[in-house]
Amino acid sequence: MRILRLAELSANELSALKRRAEVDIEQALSVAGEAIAKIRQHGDEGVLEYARKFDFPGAETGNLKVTEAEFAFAREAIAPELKAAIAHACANIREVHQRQLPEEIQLGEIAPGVFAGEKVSPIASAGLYVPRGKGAFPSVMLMLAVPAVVAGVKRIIVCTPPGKDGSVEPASLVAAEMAGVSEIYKLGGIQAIAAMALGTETVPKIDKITGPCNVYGSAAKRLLYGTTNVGLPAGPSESIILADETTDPRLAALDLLVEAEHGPDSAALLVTHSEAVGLKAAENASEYLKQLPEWRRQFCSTGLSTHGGILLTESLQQSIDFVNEYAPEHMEILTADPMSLLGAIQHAGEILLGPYTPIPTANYCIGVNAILPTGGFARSYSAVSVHEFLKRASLGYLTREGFDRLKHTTQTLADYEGFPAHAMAIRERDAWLQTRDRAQSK
Ligand SMILES: NC(=O)c1ccc[n+]([C@@H]2O[C@H](COP(=O)([O-])OP(=O)(O)OC[C@H]3O[C@@H](n4cnc5c(N)ncnc54)[C@H](O)[C@@H]3O)[C@@H](O)[C@H]2O)c1
Ligand SMILES: N[C@H](CO)Cc1c[nH]c[nH+]1
Ligand SMILES: [Zn+2]
Repeated sequence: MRILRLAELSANELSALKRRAEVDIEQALSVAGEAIAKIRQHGDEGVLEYARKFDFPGAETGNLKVTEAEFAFAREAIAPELKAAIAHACANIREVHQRQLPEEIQLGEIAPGVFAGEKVSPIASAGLYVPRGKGAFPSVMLMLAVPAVVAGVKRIIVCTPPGKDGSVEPASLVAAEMAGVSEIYKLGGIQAIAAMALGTETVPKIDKITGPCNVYGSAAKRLLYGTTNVGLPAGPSESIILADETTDPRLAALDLLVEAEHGPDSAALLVTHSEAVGLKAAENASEYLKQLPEWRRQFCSTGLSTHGGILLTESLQQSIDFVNEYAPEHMEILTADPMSLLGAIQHAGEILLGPYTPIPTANYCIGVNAILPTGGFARSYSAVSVHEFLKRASLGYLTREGFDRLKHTTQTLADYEGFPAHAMAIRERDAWLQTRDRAQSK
């Protein structure tokens, strides 16, 4: 467990800390570029080559799509308690995202005769990427499928990596069905992203792909930016636990390990100006680590000694300033009065308040979305929500009074910018209206 003192970090050390995992996307870009070129040229055959190589040796065009029999098997394969948990989480996620829905039409009079607003509509098709490499993610299935369905997207497909035998994780299938999504393809990584972005004989070309993925999927998204909308940058998991001298170090230690266990590239930090709490939490974390299985303990130990750890600051304000610079994917406020700090937190994908709101409750079932921007992108991207699957058209309406009110300004700006047809559309229309008025007044 690294213990860092913010005041003692060099500029390079600080920027390395904020850069998180050196996501070696460069290495992945070459394999992604090759795969995308093949899939662009050969469609399904290109997809199958990479699907067989990296996931499912028996992949064929005929078995890429999950069948009704596989859904039926999944329903029976999972324990009633797990099914009930997925249903409970799904209900809360649906409730939260339904509350996010905006009015379809908003039009207001901003000046006499001048009406302005917007028209909200769902995107036509969405491709949801549900990862499977280092974990099973029925929760991610819910976090992507529920808002897409609530938004009213007509065509929703899912790509998720299968096992070597071509099977798809059953709880994720049950979650998809509960969310209202049934078109699921057994594809992961680059081949999944490329198939959805480009379209093949089997996989439809999709208007927007969204969902967290590893460095390979991320490389494909980067190369296919512009071919389709590749959604928010959701990469390796990361978190900041913000503590003060009142924080129970055991809770801080427990919650520090949560996101650390996702992978060796996860970044989990405890940020506090209380050296006593920080050092005690480090001790507690070492004890709690012993309760994890070896592979998850390894993930935590690697991440907490390279990208994460305990960061000691000199004041609560300095801790808050660091949070805003770092812009974590997840953050917990475990200080004496979390609500009082809410206004000060400007950049985070998710803000959880107090000792009864540990990150896993939001990962799974508070109902807020857990697919969040990583890598500092919480400075400019939002958590997934119903808005991820909606778009807004500007809406304008002028009465004759409104036209008369705006015609001079419109023409002046068109003339200045050198757009004569823009100006002519106003000038000639105005002459036509004046002529019509005179004719009608006789
Ligand atoms: N930001 C979020 O909201 C969020 C949510 C959940 C998970 N995550 C993160 O998403 C990531 C998911 O990554 P993952 O690996 O578990 O699953 P993944 O599905 O992204 O990656 C597995 C795929 O990688 C491909 N692959 C593996 N090795 C390859 C190679 N050598 N060359 C080319 N392709 C290869 C395979 O096709 C496989 O299907 C994790 O880092 C996790 O922490 C983030
Ligand atoms: N913490 C992950 C996002 O970084 C979400 C998740 C799903 N399951 C467990 N955790
Ligand atoms: Zn998590």
